[in-house]
Amino acid sequence: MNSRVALQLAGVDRHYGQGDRLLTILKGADFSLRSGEIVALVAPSGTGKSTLLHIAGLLEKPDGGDVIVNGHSCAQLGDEERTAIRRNEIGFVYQFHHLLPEFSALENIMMPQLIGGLPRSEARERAKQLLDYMRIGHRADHRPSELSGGEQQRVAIARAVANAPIVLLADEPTGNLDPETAGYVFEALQALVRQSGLAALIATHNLELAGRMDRKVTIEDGKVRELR
Ligand SMILES: Nc1ncnc2c1ncn2[C@@H]1O[C@H](COP(=O)(O)OP(=O)(O)OP(=O)(O)O)[C@@H](O)[C@H]1O
Repeated sequence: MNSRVALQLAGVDRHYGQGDRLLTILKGADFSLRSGEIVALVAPSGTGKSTLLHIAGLLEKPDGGDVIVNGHSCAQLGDEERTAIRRNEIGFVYQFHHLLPEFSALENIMMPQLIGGLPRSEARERAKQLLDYMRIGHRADHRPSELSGGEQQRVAIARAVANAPIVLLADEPTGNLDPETAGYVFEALQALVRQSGLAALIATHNLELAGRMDRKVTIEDGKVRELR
């Protein structure tokens, strides 16, 4: 594969607590994610999937090592620069949609684009396209509470890619959905990744979905390991 590396973790350390309560989660963890690939992160509960995603998404700082996003080394950057890279290059999807309840589906997707400085008309147009692409164009004016779980997650995915990031990180995006709904939400996500050339890392407990991704990795002894 000769696509470019969109995201790299280099020698990442992360621990919580100290003394006899020291918990080492990541220790010299290396990982690369290339544009156009979807990678499953599969590991038992409590091994550090969310920690790894938060570090990769610049939501949390590692104790050591570097996160390189689209060629930008982030180890020495301040909070403002990290926030700018996160906004421009990274999309994040959570297990629970985290949509803003008082805004419509369309407005939720417009929001990151408006924050990024895009004119309202352009943000609206792209939000509409994304909703259509996710096959929920007819729900544009509905608020999150008026949508089903699968529809809410499709809006959350559309919002995550609204700013055309190069990396999509998802923490159990189908974790609270029934298997059939999980399947079609995953298909929508997969189609979006294929169409846009995004790089996606998706934590999941769903082994059937993990098996449909390009490769699988796990966390073992604080390191990221390839699963066969
Ligand atoms: N802020 C924190 N302070 C102390 N310990 C923490 C903190 N955040 C996470 N941990 C611990 O680090 C470990 C890894 O947590 P993390 O949430 O990354 O695991 P996970 O693999 O995503 O788990 P799950 O599949 O259950 O969501 C857990 O044992 C957790 O208790």
